[in-house]
Amino acid sequence: MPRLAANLSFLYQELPFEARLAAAAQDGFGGVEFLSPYEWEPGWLAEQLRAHGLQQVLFNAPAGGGTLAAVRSAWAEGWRGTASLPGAQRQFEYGIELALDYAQALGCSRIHVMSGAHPAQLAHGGSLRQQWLRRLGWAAERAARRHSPGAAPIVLLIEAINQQDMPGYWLHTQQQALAALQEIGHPHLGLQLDLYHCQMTEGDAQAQLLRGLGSGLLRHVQIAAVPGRCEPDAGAVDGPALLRQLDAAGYGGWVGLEYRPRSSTRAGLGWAAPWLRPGGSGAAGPQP
Ligand SMILES: O=C(O)C(=O)[C@@H](O)CO
Ligand SMILES: [Mg+2]
Repeated sequence: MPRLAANLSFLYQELPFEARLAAAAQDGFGGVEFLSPYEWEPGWLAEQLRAHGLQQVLFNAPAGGGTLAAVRSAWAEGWRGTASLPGAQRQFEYGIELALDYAQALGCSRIHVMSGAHPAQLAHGGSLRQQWLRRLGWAAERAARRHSPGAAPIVLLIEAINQQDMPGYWLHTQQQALAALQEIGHPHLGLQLDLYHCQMTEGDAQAQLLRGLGSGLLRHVQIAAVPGRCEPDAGAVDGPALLRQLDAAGYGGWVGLEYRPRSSTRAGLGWAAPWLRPGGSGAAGPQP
């Protein structure tokens, strides 16, 4: 049965950050994900997660930067990852090591590594692809070296993002993602399938989900409606049907709710009720 994670960069925006963790636990989520943990000290975050019985299931490697201060301002400055950006080797390496530090401190085994956005004229360069693959391979090796006995292996994930929402974003199709993962062939790399982006770019999220499951590379799923990126209870992305499909396929991993609620987060959770813990209060215990 898939497990639902609240994406705190999208859900509970009506609350300050600390209160989002409490609300997610109360609403029956066992896990949370969010874009950037780097605004907070890892020890403080780990304590908050523990206090609310929540598992950190995913966060992003820095969108840009090269120092902690630069990492913290990178998203607002327009950075969208560095993995394929020319001239960003230093920022990429710094970001991966920082993300691995946070993953170890938070007991989190999935990190989304964004590829970067390019001006249109660069978007199809073969040398960019080679650079992207080389950097992903290097990062996977760094993740492998951080393995500690008893902890789940840290896996670096790549996700196709639609270019309407993120113009020039390098990785925008499932085909690109799967081909890269198969070519590098590293156990510390995997697929993050965001059914919203997938439906926006390629259509037929259900078929793409089957393809992702069949690839053996699927490590995380995210979901939102098309159109609107709100609760997937109407429109082309049928949330309950897709969760049932994951269940039927034996997927026991996490599905991040990465959408903007139409009104309050809690009022919009009805569609997900069968997959949330009745009565809430957080996860039963850590799971990989
Ligand atoms: O936007 C998404 O979709 C994500 O998963 C983020 O990690 C990046 O914006
Ligand atoms: Mg996503």
